Amino acid sequence: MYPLVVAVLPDVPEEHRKILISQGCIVREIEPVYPPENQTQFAMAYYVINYSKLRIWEFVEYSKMIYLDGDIQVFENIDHLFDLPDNYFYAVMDCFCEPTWGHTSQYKIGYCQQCPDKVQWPKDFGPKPPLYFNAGMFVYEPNLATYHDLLKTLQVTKPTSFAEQDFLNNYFKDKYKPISNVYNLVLAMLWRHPENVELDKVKVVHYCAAGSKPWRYTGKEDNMDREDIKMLVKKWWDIYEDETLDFNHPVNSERFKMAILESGGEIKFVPAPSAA
Ligand SMILES: O=c1ccn([C@@H]2O[C@H](COP(=O)(O)OP(=O)(O)O)[C@@H](O)[C@H]2O)c(=O)[nH]1
Ligand SMILES: OC[C@H]1O[C@H](O[C@@H]2[C@@H](O)[C@H](O)[C@@H](O)[C@H](O)[C@@H]2O)[C@H](O)[C@@H](O)[C@H]1O
Ligand SMILES: [Mn+2]
Repeated sequence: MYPLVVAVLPDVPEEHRKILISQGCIVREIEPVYPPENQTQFAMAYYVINYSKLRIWEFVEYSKMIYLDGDIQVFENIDHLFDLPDNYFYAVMDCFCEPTWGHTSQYKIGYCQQCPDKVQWPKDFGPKPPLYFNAGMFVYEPNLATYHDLLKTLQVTKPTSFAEQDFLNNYFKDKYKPISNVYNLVLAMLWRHPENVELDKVKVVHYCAAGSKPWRYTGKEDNMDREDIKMLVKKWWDIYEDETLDFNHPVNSERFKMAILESGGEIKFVPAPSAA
């Protein structure tokens, strides 16, 4: 049994924090992290706030964590990822085919790591880009030395269009190990690389495609009228509205007690006072 730690920026209202705590979450306030002064046009203007994700390396009361974006829903148990060997950075490979990648040479020549043989990487373009992960979900090990080095390195790194995702890809390029996309289905894969997706095996869905955020879904944006998108948005709402999944629902106190007994009476985490 693992805790759900929710990192909140200062703008998250007290009311929302109370709901998270009532659902059994451990709420940790983090301060924003900003990149050095820059003229970068981020793929999305708000990406500048996403560097704040780096604060989670400071959560050293946990030896290994699975990071999940707030627009990710876990539909099946993924606890086994905690048993992956230490000292690597595990994440799912991204796709370069969405217009958000329009500024990159990959996009311009139609190259994508999801189908590396479709368009050859031109020799005169230099080395093929290293495998690139989506930073919406990853398995990592909090560590203070890494944390301080990340912040120090950030201050001397020119920001680029995918903000902290580009930064993390560069920082962990020698430790990155791709894992199956069942652990982070980037929705664009459904129309860009359907041959790489087995939807009935997907455990984690990442609602990152434009217009796919379930809480503000209208169905109007490109691809949002697809049957699989409508099914996944409904799946999100079904979980959100299922009261039997509420932490304090009677059926769950039984489940929680059983889980503790099954794990030999010990819970695999002891929330220490905030390390911050
Ligand atoms: O104002 C914000 C914007 C983003 N985020 C966090 O940063 C993550 C990455 O942003 P987003 O998921 O919107 O990026 P996408 O995956 O859609 O590109 C979000 O999931 C949130 O967890 C946040 O805490 N506050
Ligand atoms: O700040 C950069 C963000 O970059 C990533 O989102 C992108 C990426 O997946 C593109 O490939 C998609 O085309 C795009 O839709 C999507 O928003 C991460 O999901 C997010 O956590 C965050 O790191
Ligand atoms: Mn996201």
